[in-house]
Amino acid sequence: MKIAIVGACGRMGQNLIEATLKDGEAVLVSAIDQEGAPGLGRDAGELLGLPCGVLVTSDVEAGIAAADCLIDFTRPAGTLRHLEICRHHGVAAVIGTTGFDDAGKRAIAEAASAIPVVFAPNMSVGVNVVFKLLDLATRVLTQGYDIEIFEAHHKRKIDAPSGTALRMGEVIAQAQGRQLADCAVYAREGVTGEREPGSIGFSVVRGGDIVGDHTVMYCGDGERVEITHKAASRMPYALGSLRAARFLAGREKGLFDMQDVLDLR
Ligand SMILES: NC(=O)C1=CN([C@@H]2O[C@H](COP(=O)(O)OP(=O)(O)OC[C@H]3O[C@@H](n4cnc5c(N)ncnc54)[C@H](O)[C@@H]3O)[C@@H](O)[C@H]2O)C=CC1
Ligand SMILES: O=C(O)C1=N[C@H](C(=O)O)C[C@H](O)C1
Repeated sequence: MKIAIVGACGRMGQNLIEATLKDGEAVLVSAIDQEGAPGLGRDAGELLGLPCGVLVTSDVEAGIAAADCLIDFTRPAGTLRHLEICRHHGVAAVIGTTGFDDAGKRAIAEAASAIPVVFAPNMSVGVNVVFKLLDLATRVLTQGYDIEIFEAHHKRKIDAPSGTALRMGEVIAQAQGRQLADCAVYAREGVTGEREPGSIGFSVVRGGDIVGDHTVMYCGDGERVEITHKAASRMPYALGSLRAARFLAGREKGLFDMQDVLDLR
């Protein structure tokens, strides 16, 4: 399985390169980043102490064309452009980038009508199991429980709430037969009044090098249930991405997420 990684110089890119170079099956054929990225022209494994002969390039077209599957952890505008190139060359795509607007999500679904795509806000096995736990907990704890979602990430994260927190909100709203847009509360300040019954509140921390914490609280009268996931490293995201790439091998087209990859539907 020939893998191209875009965002190669980034936090996830470096973890993906390490995971791919240590994988017995996947072969790193391209490491791509944008003009001005610090590692351009250098060996993709150099900083990891794993020199591999693949140089980091900004030639996205050639980098993608050489691969069976692109793994993209960049920014929404870049990902959408890369997806068009994948489509042109018939290359599968694993998309970890978060922060898409509705038009961006529609563009991904449209691309997936021609190529196979895994698009998921969190590639870790643990978080995907938490999504299932939330579905169960919400079905049992809806009456009389106020639901709040908390997330904390490093100071360089640019989107909020995290894609994972938003997906948690969607899972919860769906389990209640509602749309998240109809019940989400993203900010509270000043004299807010009492809590809106049935709302799903979000709170966000940004600081230091926090890899990614997520907690959902079900706050009842006399008891509180908290379901928490904490990432201590980015490697679970990278290993999940490679698992997703393997899942796509041999598929012609279609939009999938990690629930499909992990057979959790
Ligand atoms: N789905 C998941 O499991 C996870 C998703 N993420 C998401 O992945 C994305 C990247 O996160 P990090 O690696 O922490 O960010 P980062 O800022 O460390 O790295 C992003 C890299 O992408 C490159 N880049 C940006 N735009 C580009 C473009 N148009 N073409 C080529 N390269 C481009 C940057 O130069 C940088 O090297 C974020 O949206 C984040 O939320 C992060 C961790 C896990
Ligand atoms: O930017 C990050 O770091 C992360 N982003 C993803 C998200 O927005 O949910 C996944 C993980 O929490 C780390």
